[in-house]
Amino acid sequence: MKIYIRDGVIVEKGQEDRLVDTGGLVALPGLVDLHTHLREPGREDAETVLSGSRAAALGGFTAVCAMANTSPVADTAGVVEQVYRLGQEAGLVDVQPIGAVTVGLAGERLAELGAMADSRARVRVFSDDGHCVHDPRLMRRALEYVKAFDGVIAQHAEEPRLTEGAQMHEGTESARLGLTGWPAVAEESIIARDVLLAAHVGARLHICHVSTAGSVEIIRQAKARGIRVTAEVTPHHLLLTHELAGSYDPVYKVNPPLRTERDVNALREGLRDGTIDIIATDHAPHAAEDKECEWAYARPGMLGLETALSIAIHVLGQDWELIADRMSAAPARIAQLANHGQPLRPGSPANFTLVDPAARWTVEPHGLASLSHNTPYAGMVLPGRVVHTYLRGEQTVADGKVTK
Ligand SMILES: NC(=O)N[C@@H](CC(=O)O)C(=O)O
Ligand SMILES: [Zn+2]
Ligand SMILES: [Zn+2]
Repeated sequence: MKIYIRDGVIVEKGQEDRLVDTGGLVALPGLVDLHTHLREPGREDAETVLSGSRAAALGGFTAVCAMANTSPVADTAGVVEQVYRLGQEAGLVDVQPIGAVTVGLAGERLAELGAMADSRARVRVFSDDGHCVHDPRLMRRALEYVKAFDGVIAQHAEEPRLTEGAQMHEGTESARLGLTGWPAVAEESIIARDVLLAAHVGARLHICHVSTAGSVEIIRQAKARGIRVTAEVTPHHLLLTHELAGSYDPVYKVNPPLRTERDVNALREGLRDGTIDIIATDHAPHAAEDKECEWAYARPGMLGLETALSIAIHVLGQDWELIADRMSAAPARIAQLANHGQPLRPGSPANFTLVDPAARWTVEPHGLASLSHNTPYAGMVLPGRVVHTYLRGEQTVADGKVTK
């Protein structure tokens, strides 16, 4: 297949100023991540906008949405504009800042949602991710506020009173290991409440990192009733299970926690039937001092950008149409990123990635572009490799190497 490009846009044959021959590679629209932690400002030792952009481009992404739990928190126009500008300067993927729902993620007062929406960063997705917006009145107000510009609240669904001191999934393994459990109902009760609030307000709700079979069922029913809810699942919740905590290796500590095989199967089924709209990485880099310590003290979270596509291929098979929808078109739609997630045809921005489906590679934590090394896939041999990535016709990855 040949892709004809002019001024960063895909054009008809004969109108191009450059030509990309895909050879034997699979061409996918540039992947879009709705849930990325870049750690800048504040923890540039763990990740920066530039290092995270490199990891994203290498993973086949052309756009990532940067979560607001930075330091300072992205709860003002000033901070989201700074993150946006750093992304443009890095020039490897479009970095779309997510704004905080509440000031300082403290869950007490609404942040300046309108000012962030009107800023140069044009924020449309708001989230207190890392924390749940657990006050129902505040959640209602936030939904009402973003409805005006068809924005969306992305909820980290975790009833805090049910997860105090929680270390892992509450079940057979937590009982065996003697660790405090994070019960499925802590997630499900918030999702159930929030789909009802979204229905009441008539606003858009997005559920971050869905991890349980019960959550899938609630979202399925809400969608059947016409409620405007979308949902994401992470690569790790599609593959890994709670027994891994038995190793006491904090690389497997994550929020929400790894669940059971039954949950994994329900998440896969939900992703296939569209109950779960997208795969989002929840790329959560952590410095060695915060991760290579005792389980109870380790921060939750794992890397995801450079391995997401391979895990998707591993879990879903080479179903390119499904992968393009769940990892590009649908997340771009949810985030209102009009220049991403478009099919590769004349008129679309030339944002795409070329993948060698036959290649296999071994995950090397220190071989990744991220400044942190907390990948749960170390030593695993994964299918599918990103060879080239293009952002608006400019090559960001060439022969598996980032160009900047
Ligand atoms: N997923 C995690 O375990 N951690 C995330 C926060 C979050 O996504 O809740 C982080 O910022 O490190
Ligand atoms: Zn979260
Ligand atoms: Zn997150």
